Amino acid sequence: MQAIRAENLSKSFDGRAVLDNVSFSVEKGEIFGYLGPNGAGKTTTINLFLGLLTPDGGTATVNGADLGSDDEARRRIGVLFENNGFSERQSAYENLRYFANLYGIEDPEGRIDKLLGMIGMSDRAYDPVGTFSTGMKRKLGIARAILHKPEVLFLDEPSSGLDPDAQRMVRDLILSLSESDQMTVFINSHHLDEVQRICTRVAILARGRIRAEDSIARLTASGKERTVWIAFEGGVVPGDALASIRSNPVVRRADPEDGGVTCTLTGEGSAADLISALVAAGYRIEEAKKRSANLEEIYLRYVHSGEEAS
Ligand SMILES: Nc1ncnc2c1ncn2[C@@H]1O[C@H](COP(=O)(O)OP(=O)(O)OP(=O)(O)O)[C@@H](O)[C@H]1O
Repeated sequence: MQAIRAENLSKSFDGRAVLDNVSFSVEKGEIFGYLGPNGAGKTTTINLFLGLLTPDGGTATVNGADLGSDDEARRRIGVLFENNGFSERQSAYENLRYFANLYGIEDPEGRIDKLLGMIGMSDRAYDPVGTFSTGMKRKLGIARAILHKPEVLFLDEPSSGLDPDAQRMVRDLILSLSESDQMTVFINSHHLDEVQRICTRVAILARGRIRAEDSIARLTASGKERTVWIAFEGGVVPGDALASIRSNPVVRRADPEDGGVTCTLTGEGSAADLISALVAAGYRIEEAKKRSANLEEIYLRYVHSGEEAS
């Protein structure tokens, strides 16, 4: 069953098209990553789903409903924006209590205690939010977003500004929500590493259009033809080999990795072309293996080349 669906969604600001016939869908229970460069229109898309903006064309529905006009459907979703809207003077508990009252939650004390325990903040329950770190506020923001047990959760940049420990905690929290409550999670993010770890599927938005929409496994496998790892004799990369690889026209990017060099190819030449050129230049190659691309390589390819996939 589809939990989230955009169909031919278009939106312009001041005559400038931000979204141009954007279509994608998210199945119930999926953790979906919505990727794109700064200003691509990711937050605009969330605002259209939430009914905070009106589309110029097309539809944006959640559980089949238009949240702009369906209050009941709106109660079944949760949202985390970068700015959480907490009162800094009030405690974590008081803030959550305020939102629990707003939602008319049964047994608010029990629910708040449970959530504070889940985010590891029971011991700070009565401290003012103004004394919390960015990571603590973010976790509290997620607690607020799931207070009323929503079916669908929208997270706008859940990890921005967080240190690696806090990022991990947020990631684990999202995974546990998806596993235990079958929550559908829609994540806007620039953290491709994080997206690769937790999302089942992604869409890549660039220049107003969806450039790719697929499972991460399929997208990265599709990059296999274009990524090759090359190791040199003795397991050491000769001093000038990296520069030589990078200057080869079939190579878009080359980085040292695992004692060799991982090369992403442009698509206008093959791994065999690159290896032949290196051998001709006198380098002694011990091993060469095709590799699945990582999400960052795939992302950069679609964002920069405008290639389509679905
Ligand atoms: N209310 C608005 N009025 C005018 N322009 C807007 C409005 N909201 C967004 N925009 C413009 O639409 C474009 C997309 O903005 P949006 O915030 O959706 O991008 P984003 O993909 O979320 O970017 P980022 O990754 O930087 O957060 C930007 O050029 C932005 O300036």
